[in-house]
Amino acid sequence: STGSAAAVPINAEFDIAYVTPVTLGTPPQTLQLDFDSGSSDLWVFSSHLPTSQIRGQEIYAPNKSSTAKLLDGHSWSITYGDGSGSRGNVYTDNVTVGGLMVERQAIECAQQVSSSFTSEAHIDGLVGLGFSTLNTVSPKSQLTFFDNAKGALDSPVFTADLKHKQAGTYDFGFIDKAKYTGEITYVPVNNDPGYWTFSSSGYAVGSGNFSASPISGIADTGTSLIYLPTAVVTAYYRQVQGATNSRSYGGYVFPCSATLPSFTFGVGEARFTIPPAYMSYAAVTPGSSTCFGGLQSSNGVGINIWGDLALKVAFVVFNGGTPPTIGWAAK
Ligand SMILES: O=C(CNCCc1c[nH]c2ccccc12)Nc1scc(-c2ccccc2)c1C(=O)NCc1ccccc1
Repeated sequence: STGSAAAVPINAEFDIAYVTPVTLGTPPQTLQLDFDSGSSDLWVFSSHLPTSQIRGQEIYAPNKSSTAKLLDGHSWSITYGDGSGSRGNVYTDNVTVGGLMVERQAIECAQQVSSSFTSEAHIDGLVGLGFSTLNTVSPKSQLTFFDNAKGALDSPVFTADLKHKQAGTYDFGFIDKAKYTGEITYVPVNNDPGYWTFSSSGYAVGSGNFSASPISGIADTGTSLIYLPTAVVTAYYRQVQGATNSRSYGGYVFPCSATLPSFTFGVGEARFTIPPAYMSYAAVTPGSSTCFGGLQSSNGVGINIWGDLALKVAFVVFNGGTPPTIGWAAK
């Protein structure tokens, strides 16, 4: 079997996150969920949430689904590095993504969500696509949608074709040759503790020479920006007039009128270049002439993160075979 579904950016201005329609239960309830290779819980806004925590999101009501079953005595609680989080109870039900159905998928129903999720009206929950070792359900951890689907897939892979300010796709079970050019460069994945961790072969700032130094980081569709070591980030912002590392804004900012260099990263012998226009994320506050950079330091993060900003300049194959690998191709 295979599946294919759209990945739609939730904001016209800049790509904060991408959502994909997912149908849950019988009769089908459709929610817009953020596919997240940087975590491993499938959780949704649900009928168990206080209405004060729902602001425009669609909810999943298990008691309206004839195929929903309570996973008795199980709960979940997740906190992301940015301090956001949610928690609740667990049901199993049918979950369908782009024609691919998984029966008895653990659906983690939120009973509480943090304010940042309440204020994100376009995100009805997340579909974790990290390794199931990161799943937070207790006392028995649950498998991700991809792990549950894997055995039935033509090939144990999913691919991400994210785009700038336009809809891309997530495909399951096949590699669509029409979505990339040239060869796919595959590199090993270290799935301990459960992220899609790979080694980038180096980087270049603008037209500068390529610095061939391995950078270990995670391929994370759930994080908007790129978080890299300070040496890389200072080399980049040294080329940006007026750039500063702002404590108040929590990262590198610069005048929105500044000329930005491109940023190139390597995967094996392959090179991927993020154009200057993508490297400015947003004005720090609406209408401000100070802009927040798409490249930030991983100092406070603890790991390097290749988020949507890096993923959207490539076609990326998440190969869940044995051993797992990750493939990057131009498009
Ligand atoms: O959690 C994920 C992927 N799911 C994100 C779901 C999500 C969390 N708010 C969301 C808001 C909207 C949509 C999805 C999400 N990735 C990782 S690995 C390490 C860190 C981390 C660890 C320590 C410090 C910082 C990061 C994160 C992290 O917190 N990223 C989100 C972020 C990172 C920086 C700034 C903001 C968010």
